[in-house]
Amino acid sequence: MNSIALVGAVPLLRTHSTGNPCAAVTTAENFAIDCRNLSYSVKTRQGKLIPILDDCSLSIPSGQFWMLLGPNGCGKSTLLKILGGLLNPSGGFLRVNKPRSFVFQNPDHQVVMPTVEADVAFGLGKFNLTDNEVTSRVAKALDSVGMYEYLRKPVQTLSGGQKQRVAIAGALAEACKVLLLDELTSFLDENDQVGVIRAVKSSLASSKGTTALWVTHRLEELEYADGAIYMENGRIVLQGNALRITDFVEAQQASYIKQINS
Ligand SMILES: Nc1ncnc2c1ncn2[C@@H]1O[C@H](COP(=O)(O)OP(=O)(O)OP(=O)(O)O)[C@@H](O)[C@H]1O
Repeated sequence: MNSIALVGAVPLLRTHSTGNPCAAVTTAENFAIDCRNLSYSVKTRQGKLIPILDDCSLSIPSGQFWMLLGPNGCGKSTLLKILGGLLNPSGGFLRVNKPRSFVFQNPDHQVVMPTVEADVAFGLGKFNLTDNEVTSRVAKALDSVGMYEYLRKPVQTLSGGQKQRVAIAGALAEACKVLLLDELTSFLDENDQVGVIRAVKSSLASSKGTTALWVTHRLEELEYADGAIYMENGRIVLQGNALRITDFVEAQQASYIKQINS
């Protein structure tokens, strides 16, 4: 049975590098995402436990844009799904601000209504809002991702990056506190890639403390991040300063290329 155990009070923790020279010390309550010693295993038909995540601890301050990187199969999507509540951890402590929203790699799985406006409004049905409130939330969310002028456009006329931005607007319209984004730019060209990253950044800037965690394979995207996490083999190897992680991954790639060439 899956269980989430509390592993004790989290002491005062120093913030990770944020690019903000004023950032000093952050209490555990200021973290939008805070987990300690998370593990996740799956059971084979023969009853054998296969560990996927092991002893993962991470803390992401509220209002920041963080990236999660690592080689194929290291556990990034599994960790993101646990943070999004789509999977239960096998053990460890987990706290994620709510509501939280998950945006998937393929926007065609998420952007399903005929027009942009209808799609962003789709998730608001559960909130018992007036028509005016829905209109205002949709407009604000689309504006924050730079898509307001597309309000009345049919979704099938949008590019991949524009659909991603509509999917993000849908999450923002629901006033999510944590946005979990899984490899959104994998199939996008460079223009759309930067457009989607900028849309996330500007939506965080215009929100009240929304936090985003962005899974990517693209090292060059780290320049937009307030902080980053690097995983290998189901474990978190490094977290904090995005520049430090860029250096670490570049050094690893250089050593790999050297090995191949030797
Ligand atoms: N339900 C499952 N049963 C068996 N193995 C699983 C299951 N879910 C994940 N895995 C394995 O766990 C590992 C981590 O998978 P995950 O999709 O989280 O990695 P990832 O870092 O997101 O990979 P990628 O970069 O390729 O998307 C992989 O080896 C995967 O095959």
